[in-house]
Amino acid sequence: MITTSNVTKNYPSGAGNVAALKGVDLTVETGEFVCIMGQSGSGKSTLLTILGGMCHPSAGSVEVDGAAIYSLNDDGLADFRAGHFGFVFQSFHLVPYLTALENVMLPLAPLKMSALEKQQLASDALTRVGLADCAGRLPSRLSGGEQERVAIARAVVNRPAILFADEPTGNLDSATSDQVMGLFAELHQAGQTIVMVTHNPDNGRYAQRTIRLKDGLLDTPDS
Ligand SMILES: Nc1ncnc2c1ncn2[C@@H]1O[C@H](COP(=O)(O)OP(=O)(O)OP(=O)(O)O)[C@@H](O)[C@H]1O
Repeated sequence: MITTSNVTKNYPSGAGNVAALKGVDLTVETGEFVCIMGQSGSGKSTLLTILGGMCHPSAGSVEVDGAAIYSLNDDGLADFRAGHFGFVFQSFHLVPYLTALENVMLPLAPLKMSALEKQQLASDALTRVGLADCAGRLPSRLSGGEQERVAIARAVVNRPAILFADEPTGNLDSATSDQVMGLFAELHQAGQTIVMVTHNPDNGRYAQRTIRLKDGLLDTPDS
C-alpha cells in the first residue's frame, strides 16, 4: 500500500543542512498497524509527514496504492490526501465552539452530500469510538481522552485508506492512553491500516510491527 524508496530529507539550517532522513526504504501493507519508534530527533515525525503527503522529500519517492504522490501537483496531492488519509495529532485541534458531532463533520464539508448524510457519517464515526452519547457536547465538556477519541472519529469519518497518528497519547495519562490505544487496536482489527509515531514503548505492543529509526535511518532495515 505504501512503498518508499531511498527517501531523504534535508532541512536548511543556519549552520548548513540538517539531514533528518538519510535514505529510508519502507513498505507498509494494507491492513497493517505499524509503529515508528526512535529517540527524539531520529526523524519519526519527518517520516510520518512525508508518508502522509504533507512534506516533499529532498530525494526518493513515496508510492501509495501505486501512485507516486509527490509527482502530483499541489492540488492533486491535496485531493489525494483528502481522499486517502486521516490524521491524528498529539494536540487534538478540536474547534472549541463546535460540538463533538460538528467537529467530526468538518472533513466532510467539501464533499457533495446532504447535511443529513454528513450527520449520519459523523454519528457513525462517534459510535465507532464509543462516544455516541457525547455528540452534542462542546470539547470543553469532554475529558482529554474523550477529546482524543473525537479527534480519531474526525480522522476516520470518511473511511481513509490509511490513518496516520503522531504521538496520539502524548497528552494523556497512562490509563487514558491505554483506552485510546485499545481503540486504535479495534480500528486495526476492523481492517484499518495505521501508521503511528510514538515515544512510548507501551504503545508499541498494540501494533503489529514496530520499526525503529536511528539518526535518520531504519535501525533494522525493513524486510
Ligand atoms: N522544520 C525544520 N527545520 C529544521 N530542522 C528540522 C525541522 N524539522 C525537524 N528538524 C530536524 O530534523 C531532525 C528530525 O526531526 P523530527 O522532528 O523528524 O524527529 P523526531 O524523531 O520526530 O523527534 P521528536 O521525537 O523529538 O518529535 C531533528 O534534528 C530536527 O531538529
